[in-house]
Amino acid sequence: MISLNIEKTLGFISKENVFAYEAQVKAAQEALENGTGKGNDFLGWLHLPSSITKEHLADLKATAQTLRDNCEVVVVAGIGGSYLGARAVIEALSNSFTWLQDKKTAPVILYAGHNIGEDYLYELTEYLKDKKFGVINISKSGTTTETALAFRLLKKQCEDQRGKEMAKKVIVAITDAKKGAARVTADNEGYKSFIIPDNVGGRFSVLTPVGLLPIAIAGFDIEKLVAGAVGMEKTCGKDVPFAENPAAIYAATRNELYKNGKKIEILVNYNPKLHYVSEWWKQLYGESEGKENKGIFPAAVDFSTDLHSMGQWIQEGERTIYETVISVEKTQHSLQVPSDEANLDGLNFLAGKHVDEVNKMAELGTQLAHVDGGVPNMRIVIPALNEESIGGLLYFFEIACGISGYILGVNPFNQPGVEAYKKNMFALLNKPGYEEESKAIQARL
Ligand SMILES: O=P(O)(O)OC[C@H]1O[C@H](O)[C@H](O)[C@@H](O)[C@@H]1O
Repeated sequence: MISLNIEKTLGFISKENVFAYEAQVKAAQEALENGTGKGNDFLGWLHLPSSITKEHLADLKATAQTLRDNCEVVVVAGIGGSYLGARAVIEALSNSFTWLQDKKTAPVILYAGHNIGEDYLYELTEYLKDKKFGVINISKSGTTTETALAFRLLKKQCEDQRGKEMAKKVIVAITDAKKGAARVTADNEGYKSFIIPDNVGGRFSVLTPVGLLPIAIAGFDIEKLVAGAVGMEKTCGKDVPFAENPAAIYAATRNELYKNGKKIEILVNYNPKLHYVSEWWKQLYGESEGKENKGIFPAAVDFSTDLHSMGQWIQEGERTIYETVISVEKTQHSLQVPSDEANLDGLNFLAGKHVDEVNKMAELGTQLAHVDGGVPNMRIVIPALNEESIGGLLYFFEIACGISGYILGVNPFNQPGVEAYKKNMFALLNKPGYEEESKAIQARL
């Protein structure tokens, strides 16, 4: 369960005006349910959690086991929605130093295909030279350049190092049922493959094999993750009254803040393990709402780290921001501040306190300071960093995003703007079929 508190936005906007969105929220929920809104061919995520079968999870777990049995390292090749969800969950649930531990209980998960860094790819392939590694090639379109390029390198290396037969066992494809180069390669090579449903867009695909397979390989309980999302599907269902539906309130509040000049939402965490949840959230909201020259700009900070860098701007910069804080109620481990006889650092007033008590006071103190500085604050509380909470949080953000996008009046399920850079890049690289564009772009240089 998660809870949402908007009290600290109410000095800036009124509760009355937030609740005035009730009818718009209802209309958005109905458009989502009935498939009558913009982008209605991409609503497969809406009831995805409750439609996941035991058989599907068993199939994923069996494949995960094959990779766990045969690999020290698994490289997840994907970009955007084809990697951020897996990384968000894995980093939220993993020990922060897992790759440095000698005794590993699961393969180390590494990522590729999310950049075109020559040094990054060189160093990755160097590291993998003496490793038993596997690859998950994830791409909905099956044609994304970044991912395809990394996969070309990794496939060859895996086959060279481990032989064709073993490579076939430890390379898995997650892609479209029929279209795209990744599908053709998987079918030709005989890789185990999973399908990304047509009606689930990349940024909403974390609960498909795109997220579930890497998460299972990393050793986390995908049944509990899905159960958390199923719970949230109910909590945020269309028939839950507006005042009790956290997704409805979140969507309404952010739209009201936006209307009042708050153009930037900063997602705040107080736990470094949530960094990639923020990255996932940025794609979800950025690609869904940033179009037709409108949309809140989704930004993120990790506190208290960034209080020592971005804290100044947030406290006293242009007043066009608001914050949404993700607060984790309970830590997984316990660590108390020791007492020190000399007390040279003057920290004995903290002796005996749990580190998290200090963190929570940093959180509270920051919230009050930022509100005083003119920054409306929302607070989302999750019980702990475990599968259930994270599964719930991800679905909460998805459903709220669908509602929020419809309130804004855009199609939250397309991303036409992403194509512009690709077209130029292909023209500059003289990709066959881009002859006209190549000529035109050369003339501009
Ligand atoms: O899964 P893929 O087809 O490779 O796409 C990966 C990502 O890149 C695209 O350009 C889109 O902007 C994203 O929405 C998508 O998640």
